Amino acid sequence: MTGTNRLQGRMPKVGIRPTIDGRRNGVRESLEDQTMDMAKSVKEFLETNLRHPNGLPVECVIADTTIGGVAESAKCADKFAAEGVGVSITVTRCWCYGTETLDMDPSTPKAVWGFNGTERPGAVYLAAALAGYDQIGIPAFGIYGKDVQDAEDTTIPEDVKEKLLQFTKAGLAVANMKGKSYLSLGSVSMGIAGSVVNPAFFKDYLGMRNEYVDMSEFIRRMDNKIYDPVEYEKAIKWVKENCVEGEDRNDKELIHTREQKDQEWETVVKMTLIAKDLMVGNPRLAELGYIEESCGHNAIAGGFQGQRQWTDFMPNGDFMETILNSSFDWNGIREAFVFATENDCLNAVPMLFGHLLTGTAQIFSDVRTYWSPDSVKRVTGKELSGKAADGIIHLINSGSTTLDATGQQSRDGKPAMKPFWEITEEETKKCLDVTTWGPASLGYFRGGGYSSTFKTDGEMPVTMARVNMIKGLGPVLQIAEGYTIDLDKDIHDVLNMRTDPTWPTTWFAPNLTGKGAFKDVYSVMNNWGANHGAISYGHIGGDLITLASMLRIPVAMHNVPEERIFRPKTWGAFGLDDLQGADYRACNNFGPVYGK
Ligand SMILES: C[C@H](O)[C@@H](O)[C@@H](O)C(=O)CO
Ligand SMILES: [Mn+2]
Repeated sequence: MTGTNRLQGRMPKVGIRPTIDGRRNGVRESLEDQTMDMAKSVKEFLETNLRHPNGLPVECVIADTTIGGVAESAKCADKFAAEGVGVSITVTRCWCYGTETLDMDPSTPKAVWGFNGTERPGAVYLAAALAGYDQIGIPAFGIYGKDVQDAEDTTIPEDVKEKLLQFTKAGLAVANMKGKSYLSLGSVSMGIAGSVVNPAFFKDYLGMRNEYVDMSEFIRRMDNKIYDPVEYEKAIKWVKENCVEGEDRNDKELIHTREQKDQEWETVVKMTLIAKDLMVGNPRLAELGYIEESCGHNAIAGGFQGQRQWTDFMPNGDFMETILNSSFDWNGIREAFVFATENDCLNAVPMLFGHLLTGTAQIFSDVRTYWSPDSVKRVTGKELSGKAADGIIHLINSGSTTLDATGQQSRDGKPAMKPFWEITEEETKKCLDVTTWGPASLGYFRGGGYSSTFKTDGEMPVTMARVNMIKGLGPVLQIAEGYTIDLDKDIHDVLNMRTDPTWPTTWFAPNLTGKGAFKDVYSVMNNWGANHGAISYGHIGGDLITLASMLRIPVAMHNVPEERIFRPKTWGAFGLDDLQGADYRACNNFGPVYGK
């Protein structure tokens, strides 16, 4: 399955710059082919291994010539600008003239791969180039293979491949979010600080803009029928066939009539269509005479306030949020949207990071309860075991949990959440089959609505992340890698019944390191900086750290093993014995990429 770009703007490319020793009449000529071949092998490697989250292939462009000096550097910069290069990788297998061959564009993430050989000193150039970047304040990533390669060897060693991928994935995430919008549908939900949008953060750190639309726009579009009626009919039919209504747990005297409930289904489906149109536009609206509305807000991420002004009289946003965050709907399998409950934009941002890094759908949850082994024993009489033995964290929220989180997709025979192009129709069917749609608790949601009711199955490797804004410091990122937990049904049922059992539930056990915030599960919960977490499939903490360093967002807590930490070389100049302190100092020194 191939993808499409539903947002404005072309996809950023990766620019590859083969640099060379500029001395003609012997030295340069002897190196031309090998150096260009190195660039070609990087292009081939990245193009075969990476896709944009919208499914389109990642394209690499190589400078027209090898770069031996300033004139060729400038020509390459022109080519990259014309081609829309968003990430730059300089490769070399020999000595070249440091500052004369640097890529000077401060806004694109950059790396230098210096060949580890001894006939020609690629590593000497690597060190010289990085020292040059240090002096002008452009952080760059250094890639240097562990083992010596022979002069004629054109292969990319495994350790270099890993670094190329980690750097390029994060670099493309930076480039892909640049110029896009975060769309707030509504404003601040129930005083949640994360839904207070800080436009300076979005602009300075992410290069993004903020768009705001009042929730009354949903009413206008519903009343005036500003949505595609053909898609609506298709959607409501699909919902009737695929979304099974769950048990109504409300008090008898409160329960909505069948007529009201049917009306709520119609409303939540319309809300989904409208939110999608608001985010990315819809050419069908122009055909219907709504040209302005057809444009959308170019939103790569969005959020819905919901509580309380909307939910006090209208169906809640849960159905809309879940469907948007899933990798499929009535139109089939497609890229998941990034859409936050309670308009918590500081949770939408780590969801966006996870989505851009992996191409997968993201989970949005309240980080609700730490269940110690003793508490579980007390209320259920049972012992937690396996990965849950040290305690678990209950992730649960009405709303934004993607249906992909049911754990019904698989990779190598194990439960997984995959990029949409790997998902089969059969897997989407399974995700829907294990989900019911419970009528909302009317005490909280007076206007009704439906929450996706499921329990995340399977022990899936996942990473929970969160951005917090600290006055005087700025944004910080928290990361916890761990596993989803398949709790025994008898334990799950007891714990889940203590909350709202109509909400999607994920049991999470973070990986412990025995130190700091990862001393035990309690400390992870106790150190989490806000009420929400964004959960991505896979252990992607290393990629998140690389991305955060590109954006100059310090990482306040993480449990990522040191060998997966890859930051610009210059971070080491801020202290090699205390990596976390160095990260704060470096981020503060360089400041946000798009200016303060
Ligand atoms: C229904 C409640 O208002 C919940 O939505 C609330 O606990 C939250 O999710 C807060 O983040
Ligand atoms: Mn919440």
